[in-house]
Amino acid sequence: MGCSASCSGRIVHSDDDKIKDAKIIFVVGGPGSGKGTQCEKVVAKYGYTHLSSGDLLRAEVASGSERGKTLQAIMQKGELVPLDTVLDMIKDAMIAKVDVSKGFLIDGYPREVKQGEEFEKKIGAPCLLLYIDAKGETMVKRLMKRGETSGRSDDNEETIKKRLDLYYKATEPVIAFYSSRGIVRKIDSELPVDEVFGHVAKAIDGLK
Ligand SMILES: Nc1ccn([C@H]2C[C@H](O)[C@@H](COP(=O)(O)OP(=O)(O)OP(=O)(O)O)O2)c(=O)n1
Ligand SMILES: Nc1nc2c(ncn2[C@@H]2O[C@H](COP(=O)(O)OP(=O)(O)O)[C@@H](O)[C@H]2O)c(=O)[nH]1
Ligand SMILES: [Mg+2]
Repeated sequence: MGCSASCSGRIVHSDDDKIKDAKIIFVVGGPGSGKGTQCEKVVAKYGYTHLSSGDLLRAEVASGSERGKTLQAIMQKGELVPLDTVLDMIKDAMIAKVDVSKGFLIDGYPREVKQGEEFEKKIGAPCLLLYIDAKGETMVKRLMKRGETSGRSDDNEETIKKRLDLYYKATEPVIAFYSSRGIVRKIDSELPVDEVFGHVAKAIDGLK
């Protein structure tokens, strides 16, 4: 849908147009790489809206809905939920915030190249992909620690291993896909949190 003139003669932009024109940053990295930690700091400094696809799914599970029950079973196994489900949730959340948002951090998405392609068809193109990179053993260590307090049913050794395998198989190709467009900034997430953030901030400051 394009713009349409309202009765006052003002141009009215549809929700689709507004989110298409928003600043969109994808935050991609393995489970436990530190995506959520860095996104929180970006929100504090830049006022972007943080949308974690995993958090949106967990909110649906917490609601106790039938759909939530299906999602819970998939996430418990460390698998990916159907593409349309996540995409619709992200789109609704973006529309709800677009009028007050300086930009969007889409955390934990895309998980596979197809998710990225569909996002661009239904929503718009990212201007930056932050690739939060940590070693496999680091991610496992962080998640086992997080599991002591997170209450997340997927923060256990068996599911962590499956999430990591799926990350290497399905998500890493996403990085190659966007690298060819020149929008990927690789961030070394083995450093202390504040140093990692220094590099994240530099990448964001580089945006026009
Ligand atoms: N686009 C997405 C995002 C998430 N999920 C599912 C699979 C994940 O295992 C689960 C939890 O997502 P998170 O992003 O919260 O999980 P991660 O552990 O991979 O990321 P993190 O721990 O880094 O927040 O939700 C999915 O299928 N598709
Ligand atoms: N040492 C260290 N720990 C981190 C860093 N970033 C995140 N963590 C910890 O690693 C765990 C996973 O981080 P989180 O942000 O949830 O990662 P996500 O799974 O990628 O969203 C958390 O317990 C964090 O406290 C970092 O840069 N250094
Ligand atoms: Mg997270």
